[in-house]
Amino acid sequence: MLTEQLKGVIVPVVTPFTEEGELDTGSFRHVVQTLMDQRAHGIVINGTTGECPTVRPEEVRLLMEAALEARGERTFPILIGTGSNDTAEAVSLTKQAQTLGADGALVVTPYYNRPSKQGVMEHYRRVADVGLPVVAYHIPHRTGLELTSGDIAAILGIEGVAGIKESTGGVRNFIELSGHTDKALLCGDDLYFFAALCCGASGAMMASANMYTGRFVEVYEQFSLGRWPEARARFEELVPLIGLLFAEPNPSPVKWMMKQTGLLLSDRVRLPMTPVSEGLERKLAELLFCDR
Ligand SMILES: O=C(O)C1=N[C@H](C(=O)O)C[C@H](O)C1
Repeated sequence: MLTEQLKGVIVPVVTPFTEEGELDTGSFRHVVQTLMDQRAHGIVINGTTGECPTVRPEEVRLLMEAALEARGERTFPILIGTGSNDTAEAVSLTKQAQTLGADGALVVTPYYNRPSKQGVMEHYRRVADVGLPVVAYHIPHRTGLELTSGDIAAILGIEGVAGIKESTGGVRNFIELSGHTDKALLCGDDLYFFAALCCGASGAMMASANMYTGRFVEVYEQFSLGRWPEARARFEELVPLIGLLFAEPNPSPVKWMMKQTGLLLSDRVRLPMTPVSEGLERKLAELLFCDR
C-alpha cells in the first residue's frame, strides 16, 4: 500500500526544457538520479512544479520512462499529477498513469469551477475507482476551493485514497486530522515543513527540495530520530532558501538555481510562466555563493 511509503521528502520534480522549450528527458533522468542519490523518499512527475498546465500527456509518458530508467530495481515511489477540474479527464489521466506504471496519482481538488462538496467527493470516488492509489491535493489559494478538516477526513475515508497533500498555509488541518486517520498527511507548503512534522505530518512534497535535497532529508531524518532541536536547526538554515524560491512564481527560481549548479542545462519555463527577474537572480546567486 502506498500510504506507508508516503513519508519523508517527496519531490515534485521540475520538468526540464531545452532553450527552445522542448522536453529534455536527459536532464530529467539526471535530476531523478540525483534526487535518489540524495536520499529523497519519492517523486511527483507533472506536479505544479513540473508545470503540469503546459506539459502534454505524451510528454508525461516520456518523463515517466526516464524516471523508471533512473529508478532501475530500487524501491522509490513515483507519483504522477493527474488532476483536472473535469472528472472524466482526471479519470482518464489517472488510467494513463496506471498504465505507465506509476505508484500513485496526485490529484488536486477541482479548481476554478467551484463544485459542491458532494461533487468533490464524487470526483475523488471516481478517480480512486481507477485502482491507482490517490493522494488528494488541497491548495485553496490556487484552486479557489477551501475544504474543512471534516471534508478532508471524508475524502481520506474513500477506499483507494492513500493520503492528502495539504497546502493551506498553516498547521491547523494537521492538528485536526492527526490521530483521526491512518492515511498519510503530507505538507505541501515548504515553509511549514518542520511545523507540520511536529503536528503529525509523515513528510512533505516540496518544490524547494529539488535543490539541496539531502539537507531537506536531514531535517526529516533528525526529526524521525527524535532529535527535534537538531531538525529545527537544520530547517532554519533552509528558510532563506525557501523564501527566495517562492519570491517569484514557482518553479522559475528553483530552475534558475538548478541551472547554476549544473543540474539543468536550461532554466527555460513555458509561458505563461516567465524567467526570474534580474533582481531575484542576484539574491539567489548570493545565496549560492555564500554556500560554497
Ligand atoms: O509541485 C508541487 O506539487 C508543489 N507546488 C506548490 C506550489 O507551487 O504552489 C509548492 C509545493 O512546494 C509543491
